[in-house]
Amino acid sequence: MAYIKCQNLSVGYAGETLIENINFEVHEHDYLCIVGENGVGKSTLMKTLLGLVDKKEGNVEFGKNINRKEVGYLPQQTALQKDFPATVMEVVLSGNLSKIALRPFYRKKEKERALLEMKKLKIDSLASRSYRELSGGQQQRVLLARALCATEKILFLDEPTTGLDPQVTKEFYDMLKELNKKGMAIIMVSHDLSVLEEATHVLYLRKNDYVYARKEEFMNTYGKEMKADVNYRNI
Ligand SMILES: Nc1ncnc2c1ncn2[C@@H]1O[C@H](COP(=O)(O)OP(=O)(O)OP(=O)(O)O)[C@@H](O)[C@H]1O
Repeated sequence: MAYIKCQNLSVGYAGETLIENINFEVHEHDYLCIVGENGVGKSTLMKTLLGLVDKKEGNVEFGKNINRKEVGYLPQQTALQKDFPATVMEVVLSGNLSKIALRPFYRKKEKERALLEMKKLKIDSLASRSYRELSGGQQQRVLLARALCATEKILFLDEPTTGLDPQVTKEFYDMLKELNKKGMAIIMVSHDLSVLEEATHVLYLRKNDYVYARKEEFMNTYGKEMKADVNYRNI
């Protein structure tokens, strides 16, 4: 059973439809990369899947095997978020917010989960450090640990390696690969074509058009075209 099934989905904002009639599914173990030129609507699609932006038409269906709250999300970072005045532990713990609803405190098991995710990503020694004093790579690990507190099944990431150097980017992708091997479904918006190495599926958004295919099939048919796209020429 699919974790997420999109049927004839159209996304956009008031007065503007960005993408029309998309159909695709995401299953356990899938690693879906969403690519396409700047402004085509990649982030908007991701936010629509997450219910943060209203869909225009069609359906986004979550399978019975997944709760809408069991979703980890690592959004595109803004300059303001990079300067967030909180400790690493506080940022990671906030990944539990969708579960605790109106309860104004975290339970022991949520604190244990936060520590476990930090240990897995080797950032537990940073727990009491100020988030805004960390390097870009450390901040992304913290945000990944935060997202992992929310889910064991599906992770959404929006351009998670922007601004990171190649080595840190590789380490970040390796962490995602490990999670994906264990079954975590990954949906990632990216401008970095190297990420396609690990992808199982590609959703290539173009103006008034899209392609959704298994990675191998996609690369055989559309790989050259995408590499010729002005946005990807320098990668
Ligand atoms: N809240 C909003 N209200 C209205 N229009 C918006 C809103 N957010 C984004 N847009 C517009 O929707 C279009 C698609 O934006 P989106 O961020 O989804 O594109 P993207 O493909 O993720 O781009 P990039 O690769 O540059 O991150 C853009 O023209 C953008 O200006």
